[in-house]
Amino acid sequence: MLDVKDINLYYGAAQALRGVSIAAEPGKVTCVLGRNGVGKTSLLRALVGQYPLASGSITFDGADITHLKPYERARKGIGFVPQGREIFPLLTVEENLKTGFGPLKRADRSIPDDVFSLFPVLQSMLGRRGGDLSGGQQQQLAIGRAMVMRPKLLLLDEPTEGIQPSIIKDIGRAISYLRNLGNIAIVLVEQYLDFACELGDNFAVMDRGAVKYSCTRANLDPAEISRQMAL
Ligand SMILES: Nc1ncnc2c1ncn2[C@@H]1O[C@H](COP(=O)(O)OP(=O)(O)OP(=O)(O)O)[C@@H](O)[C@H]1O
Repeated sequence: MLDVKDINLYYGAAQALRGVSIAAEPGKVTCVLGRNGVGKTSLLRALVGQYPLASGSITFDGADITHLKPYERARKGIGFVPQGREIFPLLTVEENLKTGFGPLKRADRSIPDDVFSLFPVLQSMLGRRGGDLSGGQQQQLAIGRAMVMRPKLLLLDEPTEGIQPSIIKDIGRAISYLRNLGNIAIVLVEQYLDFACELGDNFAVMDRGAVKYSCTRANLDPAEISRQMAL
């Protein structure tokens, strides 16, 4: 469903992605791991179309989307929960959720009930401004907003970063729930290894812009992943 082949991305003269290939399938979580600055965020931003590739290809749902604009990819069902959440601080929680309507047809513009069953706090704070929420609540809002557009592919950039343990549990439950629906492919960028190991079906460790180690859940060895991340 998502097939990324040999992509290269540059910021000016600096190469951020070097021949990266990864795949994602519905009902599965693909984890991308690695230290700060190895290119994980660049990979997700390349997938949503925020940066053009120098070479390589991205196929999604049977179509070549390598040269599509970000809004065209969103319409095809690519949802993104960015690092730092990027919620709108002056809009209410409800208005933030409704920004997820953008790629949807008018008839489909409703907030799905499971957003509130997974994150009840959002229901109780619908009228509050996004900027008044705690970091953990903002993260839940960012995931809820991505769910509103009914993604077929959900990209999450370090959703546990700076979040308290009880909310990390809620976020883990939400990701499991979305995986178990069976029709959403999930790419999870993480540095929190235990969290990734609990949720992941496939794993890729990046270093200096390249995937240098990968494995599946069947041959997962967390100690080896940890060693690869530390090298
Ligand atoms: N807009 C940009 N312009 C120039 N260089 C950039 C830009 N964004 C990222 N970089 C550089 O590209 C490299 C990869 O950064 P990237 O943010 O993709 O890594 P990361 O693995 O996501 O790290 P982090 O965990 O800190 O988010 C880094 O050296 C970074 O400094």
